[in-house]
Parts: sequence; C-alpha cells; structure tokens
Amino acid sequence: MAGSQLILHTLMCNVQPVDGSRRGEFEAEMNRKVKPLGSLGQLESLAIDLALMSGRTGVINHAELFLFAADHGVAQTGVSIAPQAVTAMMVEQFTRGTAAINSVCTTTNTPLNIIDAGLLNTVNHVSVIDTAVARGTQNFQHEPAMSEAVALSSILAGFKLIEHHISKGCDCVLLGEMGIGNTTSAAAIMAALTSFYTSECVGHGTGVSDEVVELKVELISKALLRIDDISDPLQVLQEVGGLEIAQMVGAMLASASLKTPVVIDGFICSAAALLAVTIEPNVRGYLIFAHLSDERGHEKMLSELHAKPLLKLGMKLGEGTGAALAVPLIRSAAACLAHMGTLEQVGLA
Ligand SMILES: O=C(O)c1ccc[n+]([C@@H]2O[C@H](COP(=O)([O-])O)[C@@H](O)[C@H]2O)c1
Ligand SMILES: Cc1cc2nc[nH]c2cc1C
Repeated sequence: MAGSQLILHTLMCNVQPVDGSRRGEFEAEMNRKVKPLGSLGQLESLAIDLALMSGRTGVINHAELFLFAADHGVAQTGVSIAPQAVTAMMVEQFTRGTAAINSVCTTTNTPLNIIDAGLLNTVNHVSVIDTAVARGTQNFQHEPAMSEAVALSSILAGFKLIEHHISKGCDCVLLGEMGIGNTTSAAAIMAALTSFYTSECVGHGTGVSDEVVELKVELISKALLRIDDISDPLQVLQEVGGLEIAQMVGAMLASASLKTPVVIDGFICSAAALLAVTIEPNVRGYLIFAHLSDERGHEKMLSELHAKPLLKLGMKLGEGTGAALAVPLIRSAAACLAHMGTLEQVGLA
C-alpha cells in the first residue's frame, strides 16, 4: 500500500461506530423530562443522536463553522452563472464580513473559520487559513480533476485542521463550502456513487439555464466513463471531485474519530458526506443534516444517506449558511436533554 493510502487507512480505522445500544437509555431519559411525550418533535431525536455520538448528555458551547473554499477547473466550461474568479472574490467578502454567512454566523454566535482549500490565487488576509495542497483542480471535462496524491493529501489536510480545532475545544463541527462550478462536481459524485440517473443528480446551481443543465449532464456522463471502478470513492474524488470536497471528507473523518458531531450544509457538503460514508460507513453516525437545499438532487442524495434534514427554507446558497442556521436548534436540543427537570420531580410521573 502506498504511503498516503496507508495514512487514509489509518484515519478510517480510528472511526468507532456510534454505540446504538444506548439509544433506549437516552430515549427513556428524554421521556422522563417535564413535557408531554414526544412534544419536542425532531429536537428529541436530535438530542438523542447527539448523546449517542459522544456517549453522554451535555451542552454544546463551542460550535464552529469551517468554510472550505477552492477553485474548480470545470468552471472554465461555463457550468455556472459566475466566472471562476468569483470564488476568490467571495472569500474576500467573507474576510470583510459582508457575505450572507457572516450575518448568519454573527446572529447565531458562531465563529467562522475561512479555509483556503485550493484557491487558484490565495487571498492574503490574516483570517484565511491556508491548508491548500494544490491551486485549483484541472477541468474534469478533459482530464482527472486531481492526482491521487493531491486527493489523499487534501483529505489529510482537512483531517489535521479539524483534529487541531477539536483539541482546542470545538465541540461541534459545521461544514460549509465556496467554489464556483462545484454543483457540477457534487452531481458527478452523486451520479457515480448512487444508482440515480445523472439527470436526477444535476441541477441549476447558481441559476444556470436548462441548456447549461443539459451541458452539465453530458459532461458528467462522459467524465464518469473514464473511471474504471465507479464505486471506488477515491477514484471518484480524483476524477470529478474538488479540493474543498476532499478537505471536507477529511474533516468528517476527524470529527467522527473524535466522536464530535458534524453538521452538513447543502448539496455540495452532502456529496462530500457521501464520499466520506462510502470510505468509512461508521462516519454516518456522527453526521447531522442541517437543511434541504433547493438544488435538484439534494432530496434524493439525503434519501441515499438516510438523512432527515432539520430545516427546509428553500435555500441554495452554500457557504455553510444552512449549517450555521441550525446551530440554535442543535444547542437547544442538547441543552433540553442535559438540563430539563423530570415529570417525577413535579409529581406528574
Ligand atoms: O449548498 C447548496 O445546496 C448549493 C446549491 C447551489 C449552489 N451553491 C453554491 O453555489 C456555488 C456553486 O454553484 P455553481 O452553479 O457555480 O456550480 C458554490 O459556491 C456553492 O456554495 C450551493
Ligand atoms: C455571488 C455568489 C455568492 C455565492 N456564495 C456561494 N456561492 C456563491 C455564488 C455566487 C455567484
């Protein structure tokens, strides 16, 4: 086994499955709380899932958003309404506090980490964390998006970043992304790793026309023909993936191996989740799906992942906006299970 593949194997081995045998115990604890049975709805199952991940009940006080940005060679084929340069332009907005994600993070009290996971030209600003192992992907219409070495090193870079932040006290990892063209990459990953037709995986992204959606379907179908083993997540990542997607895969492996919940944003983050779960199925137990994006394909992608999203707001922005909006729900769910009194204490048991 080559050196970096060995590293990936080691990362996977550290992910312990969530101990589902304790579900009944946490459910019983929730049912004793001073409220009618089931009255907190989906917050109850969320609180129980969170307790199962760490193996205990407790509050979440240090959720942090990690916004991975990278450039995509496929953007040069005109698959987006925006030119490739908009990826870096938006990173500048993130540093200035003028993007949607800055407003959502401010109102939800969520620290924002801006990660350069592979911009063509790095944005020089103190608040940008540069973990890039390559500067943009190749255009996967014509050639593999990245080499195997770049894919594996990017996974490792995302892993190390999140491992570091969790060691410093982060207790809930929120993922977000920015990358012009990355709905094409995400749709290609979905088409490769699921049994859905490519046309069911491809959507309008930032708002392209039906003709451009057709172009996306065609170029994905052709690119997938190059892959010898369509079920191999590393080959898929290499051929049609993105550098921010690769780092998010590493981020999920790190969070799961440290029994820390990971909140998945929209369509592109979910494609990274599909890769991570295909690499290591035990990762699934640590994932929380924040919202149902309006991107066509997301509903089917979530069904493939057996996921029930917390929110449905018709959003399709990315940047981690859905994940950050879910923070008050996630913190409230954990706090209810940790702090509520019981029916017995008030004489109602
Ligand atoms: O999160 C989503 O579900 C989502 C859906 C559509 C678009 N986006 C964002 O829009 C960009 C990708 O769109 P596109 O059309 O350039 O492929 C990228 O920066 C994503 O953050 C995000
Ligand atoms: C303006 C703009 C902002 C974005 N944020 C995430 N993806 C985006 C795409 C565009 C085009």
